[in-house]
Amino acid sequence: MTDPMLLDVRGLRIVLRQRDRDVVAVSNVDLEVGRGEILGLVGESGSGKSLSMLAALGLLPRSAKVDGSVRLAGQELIGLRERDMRRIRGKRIGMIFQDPMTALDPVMTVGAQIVETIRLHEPDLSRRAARRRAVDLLGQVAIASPEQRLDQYPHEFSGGMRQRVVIAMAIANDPELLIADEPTTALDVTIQAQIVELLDRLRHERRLGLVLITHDLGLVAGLADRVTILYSGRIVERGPVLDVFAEPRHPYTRGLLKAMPSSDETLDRLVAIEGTPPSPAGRPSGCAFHPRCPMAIDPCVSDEPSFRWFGAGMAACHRAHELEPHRQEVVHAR
Ligand SMILES: Nc1ncnc2c1ncn2[C@@H]1O[C@H](COP(=O)(O)OP(=O)(O)OP(=O)(O)O)[C@@H](O)[C@H]1O
Repeated sequence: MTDPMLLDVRGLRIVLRQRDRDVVAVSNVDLEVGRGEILGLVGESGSGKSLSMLAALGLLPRSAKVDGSVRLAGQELIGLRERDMRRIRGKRIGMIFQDPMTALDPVMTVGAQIVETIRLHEPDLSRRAARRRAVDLLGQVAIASPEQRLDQYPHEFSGGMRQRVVIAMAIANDPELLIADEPTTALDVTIQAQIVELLDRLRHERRLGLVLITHDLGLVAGLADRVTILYSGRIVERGPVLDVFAEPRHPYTRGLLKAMPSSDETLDRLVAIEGTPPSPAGRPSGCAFHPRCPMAIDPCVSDEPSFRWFGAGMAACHRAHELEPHRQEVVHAR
C-alpha cells in the first residue's frame, strides 16, 4: 500500500459568525503536501490562508463551523477532541509565525523555552537530556556557541537569530509537518535569505512537509514546489510552482506576479492589482475576482467558474483557456 499524503485537505469550508450572521470565509479548499515537499499558500490579506491552517491545527474560534476533511498521514483531524489535538499540535505539526518576538516569552531564557517545549510532549525526559537536545537544536539552526546562547534572553538575540530559535522550537519534537505563516516578513532581506536556506535544508534533512503562508511570491518561487493561490476564501489556481509562475492561467495570478518586484525592476514600475479584495460578507457573485478583473465578461458576474486543468495545474476562470502563455521571469533564478 502506498503511504497516505502527509497533509491532505479536501473540501474545506469554514463558516464564521460575524455581527450575528454566518459568513462563508473559506470554501472548497483542497491542499496536499507530501513529505519533504513545500506548498506555498498565497493570496492577499483576508483570502483565508491563516484560517485554513488554523482549521488544520484545531485553533479556530469556537463559533466557527468547519466542514470537509483534514488528514495528517491518513488521520482525520477535523472533529478531533481538544486533548487529542494538543498531542498533535507542537508535536506532529510544528508552527512558525511571522513575528518571532510574539512567539517567544521575553522573560524566559531561550534555553528554558526550548526545554519546556520539548518536555511538554515528553514529560518523562530529564531536564538535562532536554537541555542537551536544545543545544543540538540551536546548532542545527546554525546558532554559534549554543551552550552559552541557551542562557540568554530573547532580547539578546538579533531578529534573524530569534526566528532561528522559533524554528528550533518548531522542530524540537521532530514534527512531520511545519506550518510557517509569513516566516520571513519581519526580517531584512539578507536574513530572509538565510531563513529560506535553513527551511530548505530542514525539509531535505528531515523530510518535513512545509506549508508556507505568504504574500511574497518571490519566496514561493525560491522555495516552494507547488503553489495554491487563494482569493476570497476559494482557490483560483494551483499547480507546480514552475508551471504556474511561468504560465499563470488566472488573471489574479497574473496580477500578483506583475506586482512582484524582480531584480531589474524598481518598485515604482510595479503594477499592483487595482481595488481591494472583498470581505467574506461582501463576496461578489460569480467569480469573486470579477470586479477587479481586466478580462471579466458577463458569465464572470453570474456563474462561479469551475476548475480546468492546464498541464499539471488548474485554474478556475471562465477565460483561462483564452489566455496566451505569458512567460514570467521569476522562476529563472532557481
Ligand atoms: N475570528 C474571526 N471572526 C470573524 N471573521 C474572521 C475571524 N478570523 C478571520 N476572519 C475573517 O476571515 C477572512 C480570512 O481571514 P484570514 O486570517 O484567513 O486571511 P489571510 O489570508 O490569512 O490574511 P492575512 O494575510 O492578512 O493574514 C478575513 O476577512 C477575516 O477578516
